[in-house]
This record gives sequence, structure tokens and C-alpha cells, in this order.
Amino acid sequence: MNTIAIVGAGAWGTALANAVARAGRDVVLWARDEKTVAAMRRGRVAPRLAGVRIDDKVTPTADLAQTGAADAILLVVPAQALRDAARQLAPHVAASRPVIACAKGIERGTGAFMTEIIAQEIPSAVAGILSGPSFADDVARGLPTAVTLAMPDDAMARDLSARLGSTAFRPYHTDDVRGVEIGGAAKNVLAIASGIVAGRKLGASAAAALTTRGFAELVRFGRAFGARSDTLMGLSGLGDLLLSCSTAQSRNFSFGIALGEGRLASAGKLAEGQFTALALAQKAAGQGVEMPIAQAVCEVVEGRWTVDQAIEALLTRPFRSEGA
Ligand SMILES: NC(=O)C1=CN([C@@H]2O[C@H](COP(=O)(O)OP(=O)(O)OC[C@H]3O[C@@H](n4cnc5c(N)ncnc54)[C@H](O)[C@@H]3O)[C@@H](O)[C@H]2O)C=CC1
Ligand SMILES: O=C(CO)COP(=O)(O)O
Repeated sequence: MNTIAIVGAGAWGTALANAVARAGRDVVLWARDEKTVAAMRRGRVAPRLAGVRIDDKVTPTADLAQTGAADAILLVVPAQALRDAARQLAPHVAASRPVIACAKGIERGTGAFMTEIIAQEIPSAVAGILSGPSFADDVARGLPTAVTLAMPDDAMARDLSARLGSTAFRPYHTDDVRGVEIGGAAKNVLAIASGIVAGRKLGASAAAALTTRGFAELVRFGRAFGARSDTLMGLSGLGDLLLSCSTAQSRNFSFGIALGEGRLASAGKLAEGQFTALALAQKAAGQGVEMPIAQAVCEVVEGRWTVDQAIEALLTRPFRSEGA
């Protein structure tokens, strides 16, 4: 397993390309736009990461067929575009090849988790998910972090982790695929709520209380969909939630700050929670899982509630047992 392909040359795709190159692998990095590929080849610049140089072991390409020959493929496009990318990729992928979703979200309309989309579009592949506390800018620059790689077969996940990992980028492995993808999807929605708290200047106590109750929602939802507790309490669940609920470096958190301050969020920055909120709320309701914070974010981003209405709805809920 010496060549790893990355489909999607946005912030996270280029960061992962550099991380995997540093792990000693050859990397094929696919972008859909020929001009972007030419610029990456010429100047070694990452299109979405200012000041980051693309490692020499990374080969940018606009030819999707080149990615199919790799030993494993990382799908690094926005969650709502993952089906489209997987469908385009399908004819190029050999049977039993690992195809790993690196997006964090749930598909609108279908409610599909990321690995379910891969299974539907590339049935012969082995679908997995990579997720955890990892800002693209940090990873691209070689700052250290740890993430989780989940595949249905833990031994396969362990082997691929060893291929992708280095001292600075440390994947832990598991076979709890659903647990890992739920953590990444839910934390983005909850990070918007935390950003609203910051934007409205509700205080550090409110921030801690909201993150904790948000985590309780993530755990309830995860359990209802078969996730294991240790996964939800691990890097891809609690770890990523803490990261994304604590700093404006998170696009979801800063999107929430803008909502809280009553202004428009900066254009062109992907805040996945904005698109996943509805799908998450619908799936939760379908399983009878209470997620008042995620539901409130959904109502705000779908334009049905104002921020003030959402805050009031959360603060006037009945008092209840903490463990319920
Ligand atoms: N940026 C970050 O720090 C991290 C991002 N992620 C996740 O990675 C995913 C991608 O995020 P970013 O790379 O940051 O977004 P981005 O907005 O920087 O880049 C997205 C890339 O996908 C491409 N793309 C969009 N639609 C496509 C389609 N239909 N087919 C092919 N390519 C398409 C775009 O051209 C762009 O190059 C998201 O789900 C995000 O949550 C995960 C961990 C860290
Ligand atoms: O997923 C991430 C960190 O783990 C990136 O967070 P944002 O998408 O909110 O920037």
C-alpha cells in the first residue's frame, strides 16, 4: 500500500495530501478543475490554504482514472457532494479497494451517513471513515494531532492507519464506523450553537453548559444508531466537539458567531453543520431521540426561528434528570 489517492483538493484534501506524503507514501491528489491542477503543479500552492506548500511527493491530477489505481482512496469533498464524487469515481475503483470518507455530515434528503453513500455508489469498495480533531491548516503545516480511522474490519483499519500515520498525524483505528461518522456529523451542528453563545456573549459558563448538553445529545443519537460509547467519548466524538466548540478557527463555530452577532457569515467558507442540521434533526426525530440544541440550530439555519427564539426555547425547557 504505497500510493494513496485523495479525491478533492480543498483545504482538507490538500492538508491530508501533505500529511500522507510526510508518512512516506506517494500521493495522487485529484481536483475537478484543470486550472487548479495546473496551478498546484506549477507553484505547489494549496488552493484553499494560504501559505501552504504542497509536498513534492504529491502528484496533482484532473484525471480521475489515476486515483483508481491507488491502494486506498480518501474522499475529501463536502458531505452534500460526496455522492456525486463517489458516483464519478465508481467506474475507476477496483474491487475491495478501501474508499474512506473524510467528510463530516449527513446527506440531506436521504439521511444517509457518509459510508452508506459509498456503499451505495461503489458497492465493491470497502467503505471507511476518517474523522477527529484536525484543522486543515494545522495538519498541513505538520502540527501534531490524533484522529480515528474506522473500517468494518479492524485489521484493515490498523494497516491503513500505519500507512497514513506519522509522528504528527496519528490515526487510531476502530471497527465502529457508525460511531465515528456520527461524531463528526453531529459536532458541526453543535459547534454552530456554541458559536451563537459566543456571538451573543452569553458567557463562559453558558459555553461549557451548552457543550456538555450538546455532547449528551451526540451520545443519545449515537447510541440510537448503534455507536459504541468509547467511540463517542473518543477523538471523533468528544475530541472533535471540544475542538470545534472552542475556537473561531472552526468554520462552524465562526458561522455561529456571525448568527449570534446578527450579521452574515463570511461567504465561501464551508460550514457543514448548516447543511447537516436538518438531516440530523430529522433522523433524531425518526428514532425518537431528543436533541433540543441540534433542533434549535436546525430551526435557525432553516430560517424558521430567530436566534432569540432559539435561545428562549432552550432556556425555558422543563428541568429534568441529568442522566435521562
Ligand atoms: N477544513 C478542515 O479543517 C477539515 C474539513 N473536514 C471535512 O472535509 C470536507 C471538505 O472540507 P474542506 O476541504 O475544508 O472544504 P473546501 O471547501 O475547502 O473544499 C472542498 C473541495 O471539494 C470540491 N468539490 C465540491 N463539490 C465537488 C464535487 N461535486 N465533486 C468533486 N469535488 C467537489 C471543491 O472544488 C473543493 O476543492 C468537509 O466535510 C469538512 O467537514 C474534516 C476535517 C478538517
Ligand atoms: O472538522 C474540523 C476540525 O476537526 C474542521 O472544523 P470546521 O469545519 O468547523 O472548520
